[in-house]
Amino acid sequence: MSAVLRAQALGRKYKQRWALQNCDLDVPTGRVVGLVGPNGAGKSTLLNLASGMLTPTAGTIEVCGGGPSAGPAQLAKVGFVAQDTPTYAGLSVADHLGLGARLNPGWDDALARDRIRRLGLDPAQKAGKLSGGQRAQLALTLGIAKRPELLILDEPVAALDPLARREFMRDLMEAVADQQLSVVLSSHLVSDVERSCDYVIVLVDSRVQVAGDIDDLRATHHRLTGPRRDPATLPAGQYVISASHTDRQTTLLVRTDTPVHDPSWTVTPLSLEDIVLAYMTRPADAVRDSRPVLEVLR
Ligand SMILES: Nc1ncnc2c1ncn2[C@@H]1O[C@H](COP(=O)(O)OP(=O)(O)OP(=O)(O)O)[C@@H](O)[C@H]1O
Repeated sequence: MSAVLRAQALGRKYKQRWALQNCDLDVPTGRVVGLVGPNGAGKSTLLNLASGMLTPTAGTIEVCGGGPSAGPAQLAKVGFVAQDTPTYAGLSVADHLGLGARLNPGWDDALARDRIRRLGLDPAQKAGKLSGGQRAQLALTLGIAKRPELLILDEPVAALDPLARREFMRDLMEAVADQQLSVVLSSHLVSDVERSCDYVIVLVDSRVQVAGDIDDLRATHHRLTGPRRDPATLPAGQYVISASHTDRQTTLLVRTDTPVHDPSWTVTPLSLEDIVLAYMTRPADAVRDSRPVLEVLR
């Protein structure tokens, strides 16, 4: 797999506390990747390290083949839409485009102006007077018009209403289709990830719990329901992600590459949300011990 982002034993400490520790991660090139995980998992820290906004305390990170802050040529390869889509409140929309043009060697001014016109934004309007949705769209415009190889977005739609969120995601998908970008997008909205991304990474406590093509994840994870049974008696190749029992019944969420033929199980498909939640709620020792063996790749 060619990786647009690769982290090895990556860590970042604030004073005595690790925000991200011992993180190993590969993000495939040319995909739209959803990064999901609970609050405090280290997603923003990871994305800030990838964009060069933070420097590592330990380990290494490589983005588009170089160190994230290796110089202007490297910075030009990565677009970053940070959490809360920050803009300069006192600068107008047109000022932002002017700044983008000055700072980015690959700046596509026609694309930027066309997007602003299509969005109905007034170029003279100060960014501080835009709505949250408009500000997010301005930040996305700046990220796209720099024509990066990798666009990183940290919870870009968190503050938007459902309609603005849908418009933002639709615009992002259009840009992806036009420019053949690699994208990494962190979000708590698994439904948005399911609709917009083709690959997902679940990060818990700095560790990748599962990473893979969304269609493959759906094809290889199942809910098994049947008479009460010890999960340890499952055949080799069926990995239990979560288990629950009543007096008489057992419900398992399993990953397996082969069909389940045991007639005592009722096998039902899972949504991406079911799969993500199962990995997010695994016991702490399972999270710590997880290895890349959980990676699902075709
Ligand atoms: N500037 C900071 N100073 C101190 N600790 C921080 C700082 N930024 C993040 N942390 C801590 O690092 C850990 C990881 O935070 P991070 O923001 O990367 O998680 P996250 O997965 O993005 O969370 P969320 O989904 O809530 O945005 C948390 O425990 C957080 O409190």
